[in-house]
Amino acid sequence: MMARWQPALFDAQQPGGWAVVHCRQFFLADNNGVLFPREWLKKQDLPILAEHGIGHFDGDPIYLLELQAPLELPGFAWQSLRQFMLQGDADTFRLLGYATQIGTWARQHRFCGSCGEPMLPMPGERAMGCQRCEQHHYPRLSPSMIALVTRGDEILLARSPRFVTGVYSTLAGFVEPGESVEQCVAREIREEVGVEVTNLQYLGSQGWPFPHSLMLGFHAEYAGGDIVMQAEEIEDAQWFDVHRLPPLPAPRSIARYLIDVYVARRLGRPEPALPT
Ligand SMILES: NC(=O)C1=CN([C@@H]2O[C@H](COP(=O)(O)OP(=O)(O)OC[C@H]3O[C@@H](n4cnc5c(N)ncnc54)[C@H](O)[C@@H]3O)[C@@H](O)[C@H]2O)C=CC1
Ligand SMILES: [Mg+2]
Ligand SMILES: [Zn+2]
Repeated sequence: MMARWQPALFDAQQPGGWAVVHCRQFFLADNNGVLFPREWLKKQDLPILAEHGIGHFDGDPIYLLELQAPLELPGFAWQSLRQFMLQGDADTFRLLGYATQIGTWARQHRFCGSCGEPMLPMPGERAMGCQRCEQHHYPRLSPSMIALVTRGDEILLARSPRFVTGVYSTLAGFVEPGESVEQCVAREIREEVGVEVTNLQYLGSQGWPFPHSLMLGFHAEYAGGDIVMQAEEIEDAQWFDVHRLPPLPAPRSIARYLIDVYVARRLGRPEPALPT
């Protein structure tokens, strides 16, 4: 079955179509959802910073209006992307995940970082270009590793102070310049919980629009060391028995997938599908 949401590049000079309105990971919404007739929106005197053609939903062209500030409009509310991740349908979340990344990039690339000149969208590709120094700036992606560390029937989960109360998750962190993803896995796990790992197995990836991560998911086996938590980043870390797990991350996250795959393997149950 063809996905309802298909990213595409088209010129924002064309009239018509539908639009989502974004500001700092929030979307304008009413009882019918987040898509509004674009020409109607453009009559509402919104503080528009940037406008991009971003793709098709059920075949209709979709544009993104990036706002300077989340203007209050009677009868409308601002809903967070996180809310759509937790409760929305998969196609809408994919559309909004893409829109938020393009919107954030568009907001942060209005001027050239080298010379300060205003930049313009490049024809034919998703890039902002500087006329003076001919630099092209593409949407930013941050490769990040995420790994489930296991020891027989036990799995190592941790809490960041940013998590919802009670929830424990797998360890994650951003790849640094010059390192491989495998080196990043070993370094992040060592930094966050003081543990050494071995036998890395790559399980899959996930684009994660909070704000622009590309998650690379691994299973890793425990090789040594006692848990020593990193101050500030890790509030608690424990070995949990697969039969007695704490509250876990959202079903749509690759963190949850990594846990569910291992638990399924240990308990001889069918493995879940990678969330897309
Ligand atoms: N989809 C999923 O299942 C999960 C996704 N994640 C994502 O993984 C990413 C990394 O996880 P964290 O534990 O927060 O990272 P982390 O362990 O590297 O620490 C976060 C710190 O890294 C620094 N930082 C922020 N952005 C950065 C960047 N682009 N490059 C390098 N350093 C940066 C900041 O100081 C920040 O406080 C986050 O985007 C998070 O949303 C995390 C857990 C689950
Ligand atoms: Mg981390
Ligand atoms: Zn420039």
